[in-house]
Amino acid sequence: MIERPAQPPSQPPSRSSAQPSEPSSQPSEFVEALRGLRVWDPRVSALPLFDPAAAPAEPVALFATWFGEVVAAGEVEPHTMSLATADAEGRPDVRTVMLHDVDARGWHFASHSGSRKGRQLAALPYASLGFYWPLLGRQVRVRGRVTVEPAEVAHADLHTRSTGALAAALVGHQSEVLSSYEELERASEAAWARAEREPDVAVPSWTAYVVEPDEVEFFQGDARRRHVRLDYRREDGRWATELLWP
Ligand SMILES: Cc1cc2nc3c(=O)[nH]c(=O)nc-3n(C[C@H](O)[C@H](O)[C@H](O)COP(=O)(O)O)c2cc1C
Repeated sequence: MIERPAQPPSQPPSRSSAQPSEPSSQPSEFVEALRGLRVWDPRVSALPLFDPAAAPAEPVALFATWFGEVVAAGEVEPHTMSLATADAEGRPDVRTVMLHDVDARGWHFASHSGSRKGRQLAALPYASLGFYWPLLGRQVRVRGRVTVEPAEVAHADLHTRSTGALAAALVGHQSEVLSSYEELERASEAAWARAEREPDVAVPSWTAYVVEPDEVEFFQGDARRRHVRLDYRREDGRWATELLWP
């Protein structure tokens, strides 16, 4: 059962009415606007019951079930995820990437090996992934070692995608400093033409990665804040689970 709020949910702040301001003792308009926003607005979100005792013995099966359910609920871009890596000093970094597959090995994504994340992963091959699906109040967190797939896998994966995806990959230079937007336009123009002319062209820097999980946590939001957190940990090759306080 989902509780209805006593007050109707407020509207999100407009651009003009909510701007970050200088520190002061009064909450700024921006802070007021933030406080007026809701998480899991019952008009748009439904919070299913999640019984961790009935969860499967391993996390990929549960991820597949949850993913199917959020897709069915109409979640926007449920296949995008935050990918956190760390630099050589151990400082965290994060960005959004697309999920390409999930299987017994783990969570698959692709990017350029020379990008910031690619360089970070080459030096420290560990990552964390975060999915957030507000329509069902769900979050999934994955941590593990990152392995690089053979080049043929990245090539095949890229060439099942759109011409636009191939053109974007052909542009390359990801995370390098761009001198002007016009330079990108010129490179993109040439990349689109090449992608259309040579649909099988190789993009050597395009790399397929797999996050092989040793921990996967499922969070199911609850209207009374009794959120369920089920944590799977790989121990001696088997998955053990425990509940976590929310
Ligand atoms: C919705 C969305 C999906 C994205 N998917 C990818 C992706 O699959 N691979 C990728 O390299 N970058 C993707 N990006 C761009 C990354 O967020 C990031 O800007 C880029 O990879 C450079 O990151 P880095 O400098 O940390 O290496 C995506 C961005 C958004 C907003």
